[in-house]
Amino acid sequence: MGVAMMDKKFVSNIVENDEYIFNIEDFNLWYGSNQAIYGVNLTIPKNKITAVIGPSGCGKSTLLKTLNRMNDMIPGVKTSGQILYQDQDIFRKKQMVEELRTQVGMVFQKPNPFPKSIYENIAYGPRIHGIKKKKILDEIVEKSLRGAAIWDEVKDRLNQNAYSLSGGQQQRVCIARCLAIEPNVLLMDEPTSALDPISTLKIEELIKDLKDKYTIIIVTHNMQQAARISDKTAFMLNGELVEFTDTDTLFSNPKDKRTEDYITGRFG
Ligand SMILES: Nc1ncnc2c1ncn2[C@@H]1O[C@H](COP(=O)(O)OP(=O)(O)OP(=O)(O)O)[C@@H](O)[C@H]1O
Repeated sequence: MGVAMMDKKFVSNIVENDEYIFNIEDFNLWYGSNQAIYGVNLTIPKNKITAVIGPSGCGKSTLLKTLNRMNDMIPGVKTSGQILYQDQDIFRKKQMVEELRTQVGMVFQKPNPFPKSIYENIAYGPRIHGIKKKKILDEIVEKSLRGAAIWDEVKDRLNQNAYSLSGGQQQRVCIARCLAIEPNVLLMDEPTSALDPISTLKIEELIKDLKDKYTIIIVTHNMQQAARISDKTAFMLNGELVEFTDTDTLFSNPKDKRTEDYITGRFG
């Protein structure tokens, strides 16, 4: 079902005049008997940065991880509703999860490079996808590291273990690792929360540069970060999506009292 056919009740969270990549329709998720997501309707615009904010435990990470099916595989997890990725149901049986994960990459809170060389971290994914020629792998490694704005810092030490890098550098290597398999979407779960302010700024600059080529969805505790880098912001509370709109509007003129209370620091 495309946007045009969607029920009117979804309209407030539909991104007008933008191309979209995900449509989330009346989505609910339970961990066992505990419901974590309630009736979320949201469209994620293509080639934009969408931030998801909200207090601890409101379901931000759950929603994010659902988008490349990292949650519904957990025993006891149940979902209802629909999530369309490029108009295809991500839960449809024949949809291979691996295929979805190739197109929708994920960067985690703590940098998690493999205990391998910097080169191998990047070449690993393409190799799994059948690329064997050294020349092509070399090109992918360079392009991905350049894309993640870390090439100049590591080009002379590609054979060193990725653990020898700083946290901020490791995170950029993890972003490069995602880029190497040429995804369309990057999901980022608090990608800077383990980093110092300078590394954080570098990653923020990088994220802004990446949106020309990728759709980025970032979960962040940091409202200033959402305001600095995102085009759209979604505010969640107790598993519900309270408000979703242009970032400037959400922070300057929120419609919902709960959003206003949160962004002015009254709770959370
Ligand atoms: N694997 C899991 N098993 C059971 N319950 C879970 C699991 N992961 C999350 N939850 C529960 O789901 C709810 C939402 O958690 P989630 O991690 O999505 O929130 P969050 O907004 O990302 O929080 P934070 O900002 O603290 O990371 C919480 O009540 C949490 O306890």
